Amino acid sequence: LAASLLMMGVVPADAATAGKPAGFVAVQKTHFTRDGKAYYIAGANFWYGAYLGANDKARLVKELDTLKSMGINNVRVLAVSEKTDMPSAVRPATTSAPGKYDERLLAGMDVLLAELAKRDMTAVIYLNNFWQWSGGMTQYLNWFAGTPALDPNVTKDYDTYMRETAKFYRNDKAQAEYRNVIRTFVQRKNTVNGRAYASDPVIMSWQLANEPRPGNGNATADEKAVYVKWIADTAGYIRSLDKHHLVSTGSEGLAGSAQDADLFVKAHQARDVDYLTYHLWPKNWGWIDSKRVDATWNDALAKSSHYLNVHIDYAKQLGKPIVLEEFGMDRDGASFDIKAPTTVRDRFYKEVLDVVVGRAEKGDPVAGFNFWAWGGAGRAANPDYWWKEGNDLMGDPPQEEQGLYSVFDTDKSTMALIRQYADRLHALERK
Ligand SMILES: O=C1NC[C@H](CO)[C@@H](O)[C@@H]1O
Repeated sequence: LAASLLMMGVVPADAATAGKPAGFVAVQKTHFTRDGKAYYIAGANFWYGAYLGANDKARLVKELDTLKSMGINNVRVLAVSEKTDMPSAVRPATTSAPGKYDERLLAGMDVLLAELAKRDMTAVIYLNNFWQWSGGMTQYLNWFAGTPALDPNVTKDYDTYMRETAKFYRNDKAQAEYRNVIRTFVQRKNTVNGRAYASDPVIMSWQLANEPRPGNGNATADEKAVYVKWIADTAGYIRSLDKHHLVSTGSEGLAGSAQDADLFVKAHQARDVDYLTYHLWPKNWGWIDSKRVDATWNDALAKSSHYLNVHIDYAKQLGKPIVLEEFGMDRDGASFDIKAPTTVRDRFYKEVLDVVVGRAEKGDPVAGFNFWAWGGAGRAANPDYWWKEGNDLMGDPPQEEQGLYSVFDTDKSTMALIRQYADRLHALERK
């Protein structure tokens, strides 16, 4: 009966949503609700949204209008960047040194949130980054442990990078500064519309970090235990400052949990983690060869389908919703050129969204998706497709070629596809 009620968008209220201020996204057992109605995420990754808020409001307005026209109701954005020597990080950074935050860039988030409010859109805001493209945890360790911030784009040694970066979780001084940043955001007052962030329903979820991992693929039991404790403690800290907004981890799922299902489940059992997240990257994970699609497609799709379904089953097991908050595929022939076709990408998006939206329609604990990533009007500036300070920002952060995964405003077939699936999810919400 509950599932059929839900299908009609009728969500019986219960303690979980009682006392939620108007407009806030709540978790009702295995689904999101908003003002008593079922709520689904048809979202975009838009990591640079606050940067546009600070530096290019005209483009921000245009991008949000285009996304809205595609049925997008949620954006996943980076909160802060840390100044670093690592070459493949975004510049300028919000944080120039511990405790030194650029108010002009912080105000970019104010502009973004105010514009989202006008369009009835919500935001997932991640407060740190396991990867180097915004400085992130590695830069915190450079500040507080004095260890070198080694850009894996330069060293090509991701295993060492991941093992060293995970030391962030056990560095007390780094954690203290990270909590300063959390407090700076959670207790901020929007300078554009005067709203206190903690009372702003546009914020759907505070997210601990982008893709936090326990270490590398050989993470030890001790590293895993430190990771699980960091998630629980940090989620609890955010909840102590802000009892109404949702909290999420930013996890990729098994790929970001050393392929350890128990670790992924344990990390998301934490009382103050409200929903599960996972990401799907067949090219990054070596499942598909973009230059040999015919030979590798079937295996990549089988692995992707399994990955999609097994994580929805973990959500069922935990009794919490799950969001596929990143997935992507490059352009045909692994081209970065905006003129290259996107037939493989479109085929992949369709396969992924058929699973995700299909299971949402069956009443499974699927709360929605965010594709990676909206490039919109951004354009690559250099013949080698690498980003340089002052160039357009787009869906691909500086550590990747500008055009790798970005969906541009000229990619009409992909935009139409996203719209179709967004409409199917919104149909599940009772108007
Ligand atoms: O969070 C992320 N996940 C995958 C993206 C594409 O490789 C990457 O740019 C980003 O660091």
